[in-house]
Amino acid sequence: MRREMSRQERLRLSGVHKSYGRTPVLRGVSLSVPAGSLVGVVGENGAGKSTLLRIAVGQLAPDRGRAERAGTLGYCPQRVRLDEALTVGQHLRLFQAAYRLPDLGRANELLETFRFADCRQRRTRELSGGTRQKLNLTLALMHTPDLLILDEPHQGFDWDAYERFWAVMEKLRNSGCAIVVVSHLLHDQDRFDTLHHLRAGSLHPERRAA
Ligand SMILES: Nc1ncnc2c1ncn2[C@@H]1O[C@H](COP(=O)(O)OP(=O)(O)OP(=O)(O)O)[C@@H](O)[C@H]1O
Repeated sequence: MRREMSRQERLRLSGVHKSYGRTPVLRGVSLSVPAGSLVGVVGENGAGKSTLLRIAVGQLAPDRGRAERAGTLGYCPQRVRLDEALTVGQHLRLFQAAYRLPDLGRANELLETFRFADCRQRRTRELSGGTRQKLNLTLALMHTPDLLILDEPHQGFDWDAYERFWAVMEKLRNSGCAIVVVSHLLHDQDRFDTLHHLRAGSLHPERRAA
């Protein structure tokens, strides 16, 4: 019998399978992410990390198994999907409407934190790779979601932006947000409460919180 999600859980993956054509990528992945936790997923190129996250956010359907979520969702995909013709400010207003936010208070705070408030009037096609990624991240965070799913969220960041990113993550986790981060960086691994390695289509716990 299927167990209901507990009140603490924000994400639960149960026995998730996914193949592309005849090639199996995920072979029974299960993961539970409670509120107030910071979970890392690592794995080699092509291991299926992005596939797993796309199933977790509901963008892709699993062949078998379930993905359940609770609360509001923020998702930062691996490839930045911005409208090249719009400015940073226009993106913020578009997402403000989509999220039905009364104001841009939190978004403005994030622009200051990631030090790109001076780019507000610039069109996205003129932005550097790191700044585009800061906008991508801001769009995922500006509604203060209950569950945050991030696919290599700090690609292109300089060291200062990288440190600021982790400070924001810690603050969010401490305020009850459930966070899943896919990362390639070895030195990220101590930042997580729990770390999972995606290998041969399933998740292997590497470390548990003390
Ligand atoms: N839409 C698709 N159609 C067919 N095959 C796909 C599709 N998307 C991904 N794949 C394949 O599935 C496998 C897993 O891809 P995925 O992008 O999930 O891996 P990843 O672990 O995120 O890789 P990376 O670390 O390089 O970002 C790869 O072999 C990839 O080529």
